[in-house]
Amino acid sequence: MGEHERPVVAYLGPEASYTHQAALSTFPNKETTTLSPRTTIADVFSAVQNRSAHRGVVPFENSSNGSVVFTLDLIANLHGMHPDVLVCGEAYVAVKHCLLGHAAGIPSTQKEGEVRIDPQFTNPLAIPKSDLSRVKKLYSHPQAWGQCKAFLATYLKGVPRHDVDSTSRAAEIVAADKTGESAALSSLAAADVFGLDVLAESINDRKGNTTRFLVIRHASSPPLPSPSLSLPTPNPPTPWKSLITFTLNHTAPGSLAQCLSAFSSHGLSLTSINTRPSGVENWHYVFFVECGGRKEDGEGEGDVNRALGELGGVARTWRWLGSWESRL
Ligand SMILES: O=C(O)C(=O)Cc1ccccc1
Repeated sequence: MGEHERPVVAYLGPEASYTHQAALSTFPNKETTTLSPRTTIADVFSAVQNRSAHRGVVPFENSSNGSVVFTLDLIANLHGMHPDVLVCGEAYVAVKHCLLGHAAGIPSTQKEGEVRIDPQFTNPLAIPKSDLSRVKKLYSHPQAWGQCKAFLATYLKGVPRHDVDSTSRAAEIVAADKTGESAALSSLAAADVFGLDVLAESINDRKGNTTRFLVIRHASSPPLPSPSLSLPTPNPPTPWKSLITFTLNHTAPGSLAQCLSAFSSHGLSLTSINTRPSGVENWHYVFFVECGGRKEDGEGEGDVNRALGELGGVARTWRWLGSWESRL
């Protein structure tokens, strides 16, 4: 990127994805930033790794459905393609999924209380606005199915589901299928952008359904962008978070407990812990830990550096993957 070019922020597109909403809320200034859609989460990581983008925005975890495993694997660099990508921010977006498609012009005759609810699930919060009997194919990002279980089990039981790269890509595919047999789990914004009808609104199981997104940078790019590029720092300043991965010495009893106590012995509280298969040996894992606090620049400075020093003595391998201001 040339010195005077506008910084590019790559996000999981196309336009009207939830990740686009997260990118817009983090980088609201159109004059100073160019938002650039990418096809897959891996493409966003590659754009940051090869420095064709200054920042990237990717989905990380959902309040009702848990982690986005694609992102965990990429951030841990399990495939060796993104060794220099670090986290430098987060954003939370309220996710209200809609069923988008081509309305047949027949209003739904279904009334609340009339449908047979699958006893395995809670009652769906939404009822369809249109007749869904001609929907034969569903498209969405794999994260979305698990957030809309009750609606799907009640109104679209057995309809085949197709995983695609994002919820807005799902809307784009459905817009191209003029038979009217396809529908997408996607956002209200995507209905507008792709000219689709809203067949049902707010079909997620839980009212407060929220997704957390990460902002990523190249290790050589300064962690704090110029103030014109993103949101101003709140006053008083918010707390920081750090992300660390580590692997264990499997033969040493108590190895995991020792790794975790590296954080508590320096007064750092852990806010989340995740694991993914290491990809090296069966039943060996990469642990992802988020703790409060910020890694200071000087080695040995601050609690996070001191905890990492102790972790280095007990873990098989470890990596610090970034510190950023909490947006919670
Ligand atoms: O950003 C999107 O649209 C995605 O496809 C990822 C996603 C999926 C489900 C909820 C939030 C984000």
